[in-house]
Amino acid sequence: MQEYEEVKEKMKFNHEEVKKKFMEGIDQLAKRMKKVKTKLAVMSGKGGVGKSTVAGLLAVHYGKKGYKTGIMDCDFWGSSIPKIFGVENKRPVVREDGIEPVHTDKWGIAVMSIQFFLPSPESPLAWRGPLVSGVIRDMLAKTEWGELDYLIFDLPPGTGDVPLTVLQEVRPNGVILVATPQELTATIVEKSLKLAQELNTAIVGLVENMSYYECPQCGHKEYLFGKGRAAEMASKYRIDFFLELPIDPALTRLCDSGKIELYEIDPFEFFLI
Ligand SMILES: Nc1ncnc2c1ncn2[C@@H]1O[C@H](COP(=O)(O)OP(=O)(O)OP(=O)(O)O)[C@@H](O)[C@H]1O
Repeated sequence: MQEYEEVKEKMKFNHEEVKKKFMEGIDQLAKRMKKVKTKLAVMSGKGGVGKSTVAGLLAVHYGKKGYKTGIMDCDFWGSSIPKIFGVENKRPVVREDGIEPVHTDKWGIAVMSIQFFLPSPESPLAWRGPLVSGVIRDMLAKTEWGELDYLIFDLPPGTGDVPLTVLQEVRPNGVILVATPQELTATIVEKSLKLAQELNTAIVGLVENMSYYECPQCGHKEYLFGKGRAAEMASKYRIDFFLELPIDPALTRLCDSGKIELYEIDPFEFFLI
């Protein structure tokens, strides 16, 4: 009986302790984020539209120009940032004052991902949204990015716990939406757009990925899936930067081989943030 009472006592949920830890985490996160000049979140309502590729290209755009750049992979279930940057076998250094992210070979972009803490890239992550949000918050509170000019957040698809946590707690300077020409995607992307608007986050760019294919011989642009609704959305919501990103097999190859940093085209050349 005494044993039972002891166990019961140990299992008592200490609300005050949990609340204190939570608030400490929020404070720490705010402190770290203060050292980052510009934070941009890449979002899409739909999965598989090329969100991580776009986030990667944006980080390369800044890294190549000499800005101190970081990329935070928040897409825990479909994590692909370490792979496309070829750093999946590196490991962050865990120190008492924080975790040092890994750096890419070519442009020295700082990368953080849950992937680094899993036994192997194939290990499944059977975690529910609220738990993942807690882990994201914790990782952001503990990652020592140092002074950064740009930090890019690759958010998971949808408008669930993780995008909400990042938009509310990190308060990015802007969101870049990624769509594809299909009508279904446009409708779902509009949901992300509305979520960002509700949270007073500026939409600073809209990318229609896999928009067309350009013939390497004659330069003809073939809109394989027809003209999508993204251009219309960009003008309806007065989004300053609209980009049609073509299907480029060279880009697929570089992403697959972990060499996105070697992509010679800079689709964000005219992005002015
Ligand atoms: N413009 C493009 N041209 C050629 N291949 C592309 C292009 N954009 C993306 N891809 C390829 O499409 C695949 C999916 O891209 P990516 O992983 O970026 O999508 P995602 O939206 O982040 O997916 P998820 O929702 O699963 O995280 C990758 O193999 C990538 O290399």
